[in-house]
Amino acid sequence: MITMNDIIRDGHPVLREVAQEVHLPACKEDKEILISLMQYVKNSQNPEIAAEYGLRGGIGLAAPQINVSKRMIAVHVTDEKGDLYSHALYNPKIISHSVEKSYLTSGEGCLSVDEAIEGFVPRYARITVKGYDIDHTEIKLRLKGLPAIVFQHEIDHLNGVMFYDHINHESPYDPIENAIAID
Ligand SMILES: Cc1nc(NNC(=O)[C@H](CC2CCCC2)CN(O)CO)c(F)c(N2CCN3CCOC[C@@H]3C2)n1
Ligand code: NI
Repeated sequence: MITMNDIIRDGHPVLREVAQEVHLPACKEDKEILISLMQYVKNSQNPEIAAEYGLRGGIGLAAPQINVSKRMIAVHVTDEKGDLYSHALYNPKIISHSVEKSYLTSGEGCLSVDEAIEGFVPRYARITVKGYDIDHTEIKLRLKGLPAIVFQHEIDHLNGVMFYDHINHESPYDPIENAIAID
């Protein structure tokens, strides 16, 4: 199982690489990596397991964060309506997005960044993501709210982008013009 020891931290060059497409059908090794990403996210949301293994809570995880520079992510998050979005995807891609932006009023963190970095992270308010699930079935997701934020954070990792790259450091808490604030 993945623990915090497997998660590389800011400054590791792999976090700044553009990850490679996964050739489908995926080999056994890539399939196991995709499964392990989802397992970490779910384990980290289980208080007993998280406490026992010292896991930082997560609602998403990207393969580069475990030093695998391949385009794989796992997301396991419940939105404000209580709908669960649980997807482990090969080669996820944002194929369209709103002009309108949104941001988490609490800012963002990252399992690969040990310190808190303050500030609003502007994201697209609505996105359409295309990717391939564990069975190589093409998945198309129309997302908004927290799920949309998480997928953008994870797909950024596949392109070597960290959440704090988006923060306006001159005025980190300036509400983002015409954006939707998500609590
Ligand atoms: C907002 C939040 N961020 C948590 N951590 N950070 C992460 O997930 C990073 C990715 C997220 C940071 C902002 C957007 C994406 C990991 N990232 O680095 C991967 O690239 C949480 F853990 C968390 N929740 C709320 C829901 N809760 C349900 C019960 O279990 C605990 C869980 C805690 N909400
Ligand atoms: Ni992250």
